Amino acid sequence: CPYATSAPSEGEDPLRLHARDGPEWSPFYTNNMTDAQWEALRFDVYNTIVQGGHAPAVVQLAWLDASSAGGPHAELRLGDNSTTIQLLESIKKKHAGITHADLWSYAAAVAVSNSGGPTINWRPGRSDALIRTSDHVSIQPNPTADPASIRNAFSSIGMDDKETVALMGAHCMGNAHLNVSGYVGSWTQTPLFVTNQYFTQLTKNSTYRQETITSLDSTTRMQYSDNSGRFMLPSDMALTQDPIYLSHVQNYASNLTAFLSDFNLAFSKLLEVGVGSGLSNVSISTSITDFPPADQVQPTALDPEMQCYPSYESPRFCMSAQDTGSNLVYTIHSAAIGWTGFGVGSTSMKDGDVIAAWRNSSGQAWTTAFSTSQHAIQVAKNSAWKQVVLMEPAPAWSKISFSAIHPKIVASSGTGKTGNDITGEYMFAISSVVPAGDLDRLNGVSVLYQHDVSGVLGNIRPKPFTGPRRANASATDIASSEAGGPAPPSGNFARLIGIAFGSVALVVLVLTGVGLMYFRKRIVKSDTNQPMTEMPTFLEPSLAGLDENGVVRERTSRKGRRRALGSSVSASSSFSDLGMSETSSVQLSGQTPNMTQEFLNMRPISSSFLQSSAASPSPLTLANLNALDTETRDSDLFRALAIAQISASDTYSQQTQRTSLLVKRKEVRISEDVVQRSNESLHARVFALAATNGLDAKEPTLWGMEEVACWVLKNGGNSIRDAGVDVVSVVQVGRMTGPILLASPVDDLLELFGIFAYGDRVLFAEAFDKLKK
Ligand code: HEM
Repeated sequence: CPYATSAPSEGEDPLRLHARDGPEWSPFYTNNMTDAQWEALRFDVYNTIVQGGHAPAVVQLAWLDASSAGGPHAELRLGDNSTTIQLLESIKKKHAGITHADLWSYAAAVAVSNSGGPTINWRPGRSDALIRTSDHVSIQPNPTADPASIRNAFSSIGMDDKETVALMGAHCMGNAHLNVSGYVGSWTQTPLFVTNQYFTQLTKNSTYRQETITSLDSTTRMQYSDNSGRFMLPSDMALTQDPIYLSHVQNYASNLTAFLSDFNLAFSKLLEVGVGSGLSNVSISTSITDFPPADQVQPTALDPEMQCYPSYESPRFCMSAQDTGSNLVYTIHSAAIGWTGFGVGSTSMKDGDVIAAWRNSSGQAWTTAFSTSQHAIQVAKNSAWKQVVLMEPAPAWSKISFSAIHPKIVASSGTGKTGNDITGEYMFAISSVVPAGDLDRLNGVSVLYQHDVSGVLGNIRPKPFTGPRRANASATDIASSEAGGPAPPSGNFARLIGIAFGSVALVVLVLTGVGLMYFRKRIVKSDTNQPMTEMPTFLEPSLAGLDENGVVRERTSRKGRRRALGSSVSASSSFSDLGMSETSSVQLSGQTPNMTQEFLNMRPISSSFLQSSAASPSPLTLANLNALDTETRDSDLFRALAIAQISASDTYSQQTQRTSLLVKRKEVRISEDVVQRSNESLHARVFALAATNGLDAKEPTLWGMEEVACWVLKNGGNSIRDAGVDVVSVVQVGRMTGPILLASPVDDLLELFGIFAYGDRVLFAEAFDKLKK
């Protein structure tokens, strides 16, 4: 390798040198990735795989890959297109520097490490199989295997009895599916977590009975099931039929720490079967412990009305409440890892409705309404809390994140604050320890007491929910929120290309970012019980904060602007305002079959939506929208729309780079024709202005941002508008490239582009820094 800076070590593949030392990307081995790149990858895996509930599937895939002859080389991707593989491929697209084989293995390690499991020792260096051969078959024994066959199989990949039992403990995660293996059920009650429940269940093997399962192809299988719906394969039960296996099972059942530690050793060994000698010596972190500190957390990016409690910085806790008329909707984010609970009521938490809710690191939430004599009583049984799995993935810093709906009720008796009276104090408690036990109702109560932090939140009044919320914000509301509002961000932009220009551009940046946030939240916060009265608009919010002359409406403070922007967004938010007919929207499947499908595969989606967007292109009309059930309408539909929009308007590479980000946050981009039309008129205006100002008659539509900036400076205006260019033109013509970008504070850009996931922020900041240099 011409790039090699040192000789290959003995037996080392020279191709690896290219990945290590070459200036260009190498497809053969995982490249020398920077810490920031690893961090970004880790967060992407976390967000997509762990938060998406795919950890078990990824762990199983890594097992099947590593236990096939030749070791982990991701050969299953050749010819197999499971959802899990597709998800990993979508991550791979964003992180070209890693091989498929390393990614699969790393994703499994990250999944385990961030689902309550041990931190897995992991290092890169696996190469990708280029062809799939028939001997690439896992040594996984038959599910009916006896102890001897299991021993035989595992020893063929170098695993001793202890390692075998530890590895089998992976069945604490996941499910068997009728349509996959013909078995059905989950081994434990928390299938998204690494626990030792698999072993505690095995020690209760006498409580299991044999059950015959008829699979989809009408063949039958025997499995073991217990009374609470947990199951075991015959090969799992075999671990209790061999004295050596059984001793390890018993040890792990009573000693979680021993299991976690042995699982790390066995699993990291598994991930290196057959490839160990060629691996890098650099060990890469798999655990997400480096959540950004509280001061980097931008709660306003989640919801401007969310109140955060900095005195509880670690873990931080933010909450907002909305009154929809018939329901109270609470949304909570916290950086806690384990669980969080909150209650509503008086300071002593008496006679209040209480919800304990817990969002695990795998994207699932449990909520538990309960009653205790001491802390919270009188659960309104007939008007139960409804848990809402958060529609948008939680922001990266937020390990726990959920919305919960409480139907409004009239307080029947007692002293508590219930029903419509819930405007008082909110108790919360957080534990950074993931509860080990079952998370059913009763046990949920018991863990509530084991908390790290607890306290009383101030008086959070549920804000009225009025559809596009801020449209109706009263003047007093705005004034009071401004009083304590955060200071506008500072920037060095002004220093670089002129104070006046800078300040206006900053306004644009902030407004655009805020607009995006608003826009996103508006969709996210749609009242799930109300019929939708308008189509989602694809209006770029930066345009909407301006009046017909391109003047920013209110600028008293950042928050004030945000609200002003909100009003104008809603004022111009219908399709007809944009000159588009209601039916001229998106042809979902026609344009983006793969991406839409990939997306749809990622989340359960209602059959009505699937039908409405089935194979043939069907325009999404207002009528279609309203025909959808609320859950779909408010979640996946929008993301699907976003995908379709992105696909329609972006180039392929933009698409792949941006899809995950945009889709995650359901940002719906302005549709192509709107951009086109506004560009045309703006360009014409700029061109005319250029001509009257004696500027070189280069077609302004071809101007880079630099030229716009030079022109503004040359014309000596005190602000862009003085120079005759409105801010819309600047944004539209320049699309925020060139010097404006470089001169802008990175935080503003992150906000502008709506980059909130921590990993993405780090990666962006690094790239930006490089670009500047
Ligand atoms: C005797 C050895 C093993 C047998 C017979 C076996 C068999 C199975 C079967 C039949 C399923 C259900 C598949 C489905 O219907 O979707 C399954 C799932 C799973 N297996 Fe194993 N397995 C074995 C060992 C392992 C090992 C060593 C690991 C990891 C280290 C593992 C990880 C998993 C996981 C995580 C799932 C759940 C997948 C999901 O939820 O989609 N298995 N296994």
